Amino acid sequence: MTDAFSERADHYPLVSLVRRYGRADLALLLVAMVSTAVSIFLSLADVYLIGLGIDALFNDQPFALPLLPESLVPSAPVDLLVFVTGLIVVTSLVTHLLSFVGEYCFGLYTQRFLHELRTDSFSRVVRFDLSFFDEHRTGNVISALNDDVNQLDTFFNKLVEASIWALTTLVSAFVYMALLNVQLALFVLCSAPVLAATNLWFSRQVEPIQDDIRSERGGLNALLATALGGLDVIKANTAEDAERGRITRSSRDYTDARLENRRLSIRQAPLNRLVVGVWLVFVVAIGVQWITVGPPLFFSGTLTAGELVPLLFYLERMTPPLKNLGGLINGYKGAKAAAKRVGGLTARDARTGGEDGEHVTFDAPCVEFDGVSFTYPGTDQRVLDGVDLDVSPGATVGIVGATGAGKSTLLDLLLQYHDPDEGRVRVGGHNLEDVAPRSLREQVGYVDQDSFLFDGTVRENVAAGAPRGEATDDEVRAAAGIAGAHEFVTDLSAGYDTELGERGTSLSGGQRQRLAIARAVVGDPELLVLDEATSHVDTESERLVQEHLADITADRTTFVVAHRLSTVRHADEIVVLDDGVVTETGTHDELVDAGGSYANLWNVQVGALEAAGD
Ligand SMILES: Nc1ncnc2c1ncn2[C@@H]1O[C@H](COP(=O)(O)OP(=O)(O)OP(=O)(O)O)[C@@H](O)[C@H]1O
Repeated sequence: MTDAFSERADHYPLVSLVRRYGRADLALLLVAMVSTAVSIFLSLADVYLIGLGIDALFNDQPFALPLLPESLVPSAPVDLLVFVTGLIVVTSLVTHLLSFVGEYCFGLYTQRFLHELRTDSFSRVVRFDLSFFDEHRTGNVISALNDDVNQLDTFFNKLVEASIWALTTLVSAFVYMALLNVQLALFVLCSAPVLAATNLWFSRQVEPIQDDIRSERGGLNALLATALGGLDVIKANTAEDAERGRITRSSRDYTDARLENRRLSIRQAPLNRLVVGVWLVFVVAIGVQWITVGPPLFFSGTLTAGELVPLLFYLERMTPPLKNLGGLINGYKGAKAAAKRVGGLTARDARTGGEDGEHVTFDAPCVEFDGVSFTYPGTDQRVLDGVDLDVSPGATVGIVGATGAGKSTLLDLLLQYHDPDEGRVRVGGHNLEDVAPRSLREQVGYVDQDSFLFDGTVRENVAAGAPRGEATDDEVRAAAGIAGAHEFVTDLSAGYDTELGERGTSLSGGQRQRLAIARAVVGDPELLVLDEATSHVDTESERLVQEHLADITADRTTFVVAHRLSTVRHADEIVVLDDGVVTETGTHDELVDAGGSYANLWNVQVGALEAAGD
């Protein structure tokens, strides 16, 4: 098991995600960025305007603004005051308007981008080969699809805007300072290399920690999902303390990673503040000396109070963005780690379960296993070893064998969940390696061992087995009738509209199994695969299902895996698997007469039934 998806991500995961999911709305993002930047630039104009006004009124300086024709500037002091006030009001109104536009466009862009990302990543993940889930914990995948996508939500909704605010404030403050006094502005710029070096150091330190945080969080979520999914088993085994211990350890690892990140941030923040503080003291000292005594070393020309005061104000305005720089870098690295996981996950090849390959149509197909061997990835035990099977069109074949013999794995290869390591599986004469898995599965009815049900109504659960999940009410009822489910469904509070809740936990094991059978047959499949489909129903219900199944299996090829041999007694052929090897094949009567392991097992089960009857 591994918790990393990020090994497939590229170097610029955020850019890649934007390119993939946010390209169509890039104009919106651009409008958002430009509006925000201009609104921040204008929001800083008031002090500059006041400074110009003071110098024009009291120091006989001209009131000159870039792009403003001189003829528009009034010369009378009162008119100039009204003019400056008017300018401040107008810039303030434009600032608010642009800020509104920016926020709205950011929100719209983010929600569209995330919607695309969520739906596409889910549709990719459901097409993954099942072996992916053997190697990765489901809870960790959920964490990537949920937590990591939410992290990106925060990034686009808050962090991008905050970064533009920080960058624009710094650049705007510098521009206003340069307009006031170029020499002092350049002196302030000399602090940039020191700030860049400290922040670069921080950025390098924080990246691996953010990767750890996301991976630890995924691991913790995986444990929580497993524990909550098996709560009944935990309680029955009084394993609460053991589970709590596992979750406590995982939570501690997550906490440690977060604390390490916090420690680093706390150490980094004062560095920026110190650099800004030192420069502020220098600028005040130089400015005061310049105004009172004359220009100090390296400086020349004049400096007025109307220039120095706004300049100090702008220097002060640089402090909050610089103070927040650490937080922004931290947030960016967090989003990058999240983008690596989501991007790595969605970059995977989703071939199996997809459309690639030949699209074929079957009609009660023959099925051949030709020297098939298989070992699960990451293990060295051969689960199937040279399996040969030849199932005639429309036949029903029973697969029996001890637990762990490889029965379900045989069905998994038939459903193209895995490809054989050696040999071939052919359905209707087509080698499955060349067939599009979707095309095969559309013609298969399948009942799994756990009778998995979706969170939805009875009707939705049954209809899910039909092509594109569409089945009429009559088809749903007919399928429920075949599976022996119609009667209990009509007794439910809302009949076929009853909500089943998560995994159908409101139903008994036998009821769930009957609904799963109804789902398998509703689409009138050509190939029926039943993995322990009647293990949870009582003997009487099993007999009823058997009677109905005898009808529907008549004109389709059927694979039935069963521990209870009575389930497969009437099959056209029974295959006995032992440790991944086919040891016996034949009809029930032939195998009983042969006196092999099937006959022994049959005698034990019949004996047990007779004993139960006595
Ligand atoms: N995803 C997997 N990864 C690794 N090994 C697996 C996996 N699934 C099954 N196995 C192993 O493959 C072997 C065969 O398992 P399989 O489920 O096919 O047996 P089975 O005959 O269906 O058993 P049962 O009757 O208990 O359902 C077992 O040893 C099992 O541990």
